[in-house]
Amino acid sequence: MQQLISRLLSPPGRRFLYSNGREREPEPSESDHPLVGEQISFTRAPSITPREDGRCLAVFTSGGDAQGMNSALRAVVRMAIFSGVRVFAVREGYKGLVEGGKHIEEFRWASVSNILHKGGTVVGTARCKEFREREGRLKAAENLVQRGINNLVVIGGDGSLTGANLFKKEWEGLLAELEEAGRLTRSQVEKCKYLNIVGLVGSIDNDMCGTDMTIGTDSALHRIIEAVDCLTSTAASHQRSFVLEVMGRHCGYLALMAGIAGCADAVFIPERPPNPGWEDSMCYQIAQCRDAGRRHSLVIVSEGAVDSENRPITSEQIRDILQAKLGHDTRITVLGHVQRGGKPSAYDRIISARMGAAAVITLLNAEGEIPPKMIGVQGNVIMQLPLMDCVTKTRAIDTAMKTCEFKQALELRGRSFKRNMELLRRLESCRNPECGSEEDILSPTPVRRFKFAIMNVGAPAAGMNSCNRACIRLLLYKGHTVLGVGNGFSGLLDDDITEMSWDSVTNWAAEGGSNLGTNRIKPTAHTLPEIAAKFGEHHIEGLLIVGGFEAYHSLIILEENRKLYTAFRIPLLGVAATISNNVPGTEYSLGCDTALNTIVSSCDILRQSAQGNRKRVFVVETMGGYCGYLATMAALAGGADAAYIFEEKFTISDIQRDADYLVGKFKDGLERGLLLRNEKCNENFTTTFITELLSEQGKGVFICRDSLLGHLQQGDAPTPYDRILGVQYAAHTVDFLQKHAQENLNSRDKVRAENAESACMIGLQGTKFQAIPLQKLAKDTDFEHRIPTHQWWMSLRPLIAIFAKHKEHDFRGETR
Ligand SMILES: Nc1ncnc2c1ncn2[C@@H]1O[C@H](COP(=O)(O)OP(=O)(O)OP(=O)(O)O)[C@@H](O)[C@H]1O
Ligand SMILES: O=P(O)(O)OC[C@H]1O[C@](O)(CO)[C@@H](O)[C@@H]1O
Ligand SMILES: [Mg+2]
Repeated sequence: MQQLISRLLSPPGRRFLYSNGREREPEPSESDHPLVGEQISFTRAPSITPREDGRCLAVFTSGGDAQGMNSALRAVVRMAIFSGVRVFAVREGYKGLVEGGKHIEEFRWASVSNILHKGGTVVGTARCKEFREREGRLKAAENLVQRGINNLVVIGGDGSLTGANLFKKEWEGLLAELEEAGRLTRSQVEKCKYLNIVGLVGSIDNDMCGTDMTIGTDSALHRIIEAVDCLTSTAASHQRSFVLEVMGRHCGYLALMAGIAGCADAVFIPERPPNPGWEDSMCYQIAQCRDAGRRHSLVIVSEGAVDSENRPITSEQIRDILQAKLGHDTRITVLGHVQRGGKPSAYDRIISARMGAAAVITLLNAEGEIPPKMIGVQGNVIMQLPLMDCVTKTRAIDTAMKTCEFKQALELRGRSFKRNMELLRRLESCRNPECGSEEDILSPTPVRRFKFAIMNVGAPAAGMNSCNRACIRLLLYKGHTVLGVGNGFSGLLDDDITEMSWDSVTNWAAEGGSNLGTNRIKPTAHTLPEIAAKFGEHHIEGLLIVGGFEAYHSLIILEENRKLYTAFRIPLLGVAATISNNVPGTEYSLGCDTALNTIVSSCDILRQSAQGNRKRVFVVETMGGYCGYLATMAALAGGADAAYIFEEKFTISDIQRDADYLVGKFKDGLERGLLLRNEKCNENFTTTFITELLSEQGKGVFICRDSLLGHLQQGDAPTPYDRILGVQYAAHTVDFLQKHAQENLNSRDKVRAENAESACMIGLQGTKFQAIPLQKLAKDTDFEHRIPTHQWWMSLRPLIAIFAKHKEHDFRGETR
């Protein structure tokens, strides 16, 4: 046990670990929030001693509910039990703490079974007046100490975390008072003489400083974008305008991101009050889009939106303006609590699980009393931060907004918020060039105009269209010509080439797959001369390929042949778009979030089918080629018992052991099992083989069935994340293509790019988008298996086993 925990938990300290345990220097903080934090990693690192000192902890949810709270609760409970710590769940938030009794219940492993996929919080939440009073907190302290609890995990918003902080501050005084009144004994007080607290931010608003995302935000965005898609079709049918009001309290994050993902014509958020006269500019912008052929208009307004004098901007006001000034038939949709409902998205389940585990790690690592901590996520990294610094900074934003210091408020929201706002502004200002004046089009970047080509290569992936669309429009806006190449390299050779116009990509963002057309064909020695000739014939001065591993590999081939063909001496750029997430240079490729959500929804359906005492184990085969990303993440988000992947060796005895363990679990009352198997994890241990083996081993105990999700995994409409990522990639792509075309103009005004920096993939690493030279990426690529040699998500794998209650010997973890 000790060895295993050591492997999983790293101690506090500014340690930055790669997933293989290699230590690296902390990078100069690109963190959005300059709050000093410590990384919590689940990698091999020297660490804590498992606690067998009678330490108990309690966990509860408080404030407004948020999707993903159940996943956090499950993670806290299971990580605690796994680590030998008793864990209590408090029902109804602070109300339960104050009332005690049956509200505080010791939880077992099974207490959090079958909750991962549920919205809201199964232990209830409340806003509790009594806890705001000292008397209430006195009762709460009494209830905790009587049960020997002095470690708290609070899952809630800023209010809940502030309350927890105050509780901690008062703890000593409260205990002294309780002892004096004879309500607690000396030894009880002695055992719980300090209170350690860790907060997880559960709120759809994403309004807390210190973390890039709060639990529930991604799911709320799913609800909003589902609504946008629904409104779009009815609005376009009637040529109507819609005002969509979204939640977020005083934070504009939901409206901002929904605006980018949902291609809104205008967005109003609290942090960016529009300039006086905004009514006319909004109408102008909307009218231009209508003139360009758009059949509907969409304005997204945050519930907290204000004008420059801090007066609310309401949905009704916007509707009336659109009706009066433009004569539009305009309707309002207020989404309200729908946004807080429904199933948690895959991202919310995973992030909550990681945060929940990190909260327990933080409490177990504590030697004595520690200052209150908050667990946040920055980029892909789980961080432990000083709780009150985060709360104080968050409160400072409210103050700044109250006093109309909007610039300051925006500054405090952090870099990524600001970057997304700049992106929105860029999209908003990018009007249809056919409508805008010449000056409008060219003023932002006075570069020579170029002719760029864009194509998709590889299998279709959600988000490709969003990226293609944004890229085409941003390039057109800058005055460039864009050639859309249909069906990849074969289309190029067949002259399937169209000059793209503004309205040729209308409504693309909401569509999955590739509207340009895509296939896996790469350039070969045979086709290279023809490809070069086509580049020359069409005067292509820069190429963007949006696609999977084949896209990456094709670009490498083109770059390698720059020596032979001048036509390839142009900026060559790739954007990773594949459900497999196996392209080097980026942590997330377009499409993998949509695929993951599709797989996880399928797992939820299978779970339901196994319900009702049907005693089923499902073996679900996922795509991904040799890359185990989808299987691993789906196992985490779907609550699977194991995930077989290529990157982590496994043998027949591992499968055998999983079978035995499942038999044991079913005998203990489990009703269903779930195993994920990546399609190429092992050529002999096929899905059928594993299913049959389990069927044999489980005879009389459970029935085993396989489920091959196949191409369903390519998903339907892209998730908000894939749409947004597509636009973010596009913005960086446009900058790259322009820059490298311009920089590599020779004296005869010809683009002649020959340096390694002009042939790149754009990748997302942490919170940063970077163009990484293909030559550099090639060194870290396993070309045989078409995967990067380092994959960040591998370090999350032990969590699957922990949450699935494997015994210690069941942990594999030997990587290839
Ligand atoms: N200053 C405080 N002192 C003591 N308790 C507090 C304080 N602020 C909040 N709480 C407790 O936390 C509960 C939840 O707080 P609040 O209603 O502000 O929601 P929240 O946690 O900020 O979540 P959200 O804003 O996302 O709904 C309150 O009802 C109260 O019991
Ligand atoms: O659920 P209630 O109490 O109506 O609160 C609604 C508020 O809670 C949130 O949903 C979460 O903080 C806000 O977006 C919204 O303003
Ligand atoms: Mg709050």
